[in-house]
Amino acid sequence: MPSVKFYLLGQDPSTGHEIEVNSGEVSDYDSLRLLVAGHFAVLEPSGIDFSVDNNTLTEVSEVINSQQPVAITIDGKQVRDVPGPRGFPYIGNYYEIYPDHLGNHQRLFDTYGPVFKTSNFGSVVYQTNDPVIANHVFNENGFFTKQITPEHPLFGIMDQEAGLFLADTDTEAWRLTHKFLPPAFSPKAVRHYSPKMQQTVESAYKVFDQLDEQGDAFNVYLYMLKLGSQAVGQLTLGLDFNHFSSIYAPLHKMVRDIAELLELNKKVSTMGSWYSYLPFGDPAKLRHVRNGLEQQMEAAIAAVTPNGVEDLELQDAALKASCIADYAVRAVDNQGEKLPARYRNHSIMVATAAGFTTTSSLLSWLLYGLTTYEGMQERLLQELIDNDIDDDTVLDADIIGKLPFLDKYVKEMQRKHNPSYQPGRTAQHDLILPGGYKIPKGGIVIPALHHIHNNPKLWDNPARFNPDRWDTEEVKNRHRSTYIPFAQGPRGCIGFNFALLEVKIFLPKLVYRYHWSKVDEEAVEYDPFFQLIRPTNFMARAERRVKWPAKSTQ
Ligand code: HEM
Repeated sequence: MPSVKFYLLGQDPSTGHEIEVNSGEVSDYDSLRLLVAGHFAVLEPSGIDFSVDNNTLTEVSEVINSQQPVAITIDGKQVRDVPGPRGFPYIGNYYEIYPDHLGNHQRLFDTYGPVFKTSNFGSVVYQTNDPVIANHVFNENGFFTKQITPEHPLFGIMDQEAGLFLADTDTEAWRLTHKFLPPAFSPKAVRHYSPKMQQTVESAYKVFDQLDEQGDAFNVYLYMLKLGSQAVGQLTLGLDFNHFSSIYAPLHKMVRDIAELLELNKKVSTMGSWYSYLPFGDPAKLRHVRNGLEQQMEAAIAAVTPNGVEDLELQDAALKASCIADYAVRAVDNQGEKLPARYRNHSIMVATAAGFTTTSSLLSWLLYGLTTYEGMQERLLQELIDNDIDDDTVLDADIIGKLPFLDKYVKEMQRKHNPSYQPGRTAQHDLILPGGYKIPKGGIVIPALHHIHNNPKLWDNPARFNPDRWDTEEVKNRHRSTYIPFAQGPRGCIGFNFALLEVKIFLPKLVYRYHWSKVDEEAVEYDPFFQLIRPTNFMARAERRVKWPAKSTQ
């Protein structure tokens, strides 16, 4: 069998591989690419070309008969290290990135192209705004996996017992939680929570009405944190956090602690992994807050009022449970097994945290959009009027499905202001990304969601907030990873059906009842030291509507 020496152009030919080329298996150029890709861990075989002395070899026979080592190029380029700013000794690129990490990462994409590398106090990560690379990174297919090493942005709050979110993929905890919890978040299961969602937003009217009567503006994020957590507390634990008993009702301790945990983790993780081991300061506080939360969660789950007593098969339990904790206590798989209690408590805590921090940020941005992007509030309201929706309408998934503008508005908001931005995955081998970038084994690659969603190569005039772009063929035929607000693949968001139903119930209710306006000229800023993108200083008024537009006449 003939064998050919291949090497990566840009690397020393002595680092190449002698590969046997079996003519039975290698019938054409593409199968040759596939064979070679396997040996060099090239993620996208279609990008491979072969050359000798700068002459491209276009036939398999030319490659097989080459007397000299054959060079491999990727997408027409030689293989190379990922570029990035040089940085300062010890602190690396910290001051080139923070506090405005979104703006500075954009600058680095503009300077270095679709993949760049940064180092913060010794923690190296690779960022990409390329959807083709993101797609590979999210696939748990042997090249990348979620593995929370010291360099991973979630290292400070890693929790292997949680299985979900804060844990590695290759664990028993992940396999079991991923078998048990997703059925409770299926579209059908989530629909049975829509009456509770509506009750939750209606329970907030009293407070917004009073603020209006007093003529008061308020910090929108603070109230959306109350609203979002009230909804998720009901979903996961059946708990009433009592956030709308009055204007001044405090945040429930669990909510405060979770918010603090995320803030501390962002602070700790931006300083590099060494910092997280310190026995004092923020790292010690982080451990303390986390232990307290575990205890609160155990008590809350023990106190759940079950909706019946019998054990149920997963799908059935998902439809009958009063909340996720009730579900997780009673659901049995087809071998009669349940989710072990140690994984159950931790995973429910994580789902609670993941659920409300994200939705409260998104709700805030959705309200921000009403006051900032011209015509949006009017178009949303008109769509409600035209569909005979008013204060008394009981909203459910069917009614919401008939509101295309609402859908486009939410999509456009998640494109431009998505709360999540840095899901990281870990390379399992030394590998070559499309474009010829070398990633070492253990390298953390972050598909930068904000920068993919705002990449001018993928989106026409991305800075423009334009819900109508979702009707264009260009957007409809986009690459599947061009829009990934919930990440994708086996470690993507399990709560997205719940999140979308919730915001699509809350927003119409809040728009029908109130007119929203921003009260000052101050530019709204995001909080750079939080795990999610949330507006910190958006002050608004919600004024009770006294008249509504007439139905459109078409
Ligand atoms: C606007 C709302 C939301 C956004 C933008 C969002 C986004 C995301 C993203 C990007 C991930 C991947 C994280 C990573 O790879 O590091 C994720 C995972 C996850 N999300 Fe969401 N999420 C939202 C709402 C929710 C809700 C409402 C819940 C549950 C109540 C939830 C539960 C989870 C869980 C448990 C995971 C981890 C899945 C796993 O590890 O396999 N999310 N979410």
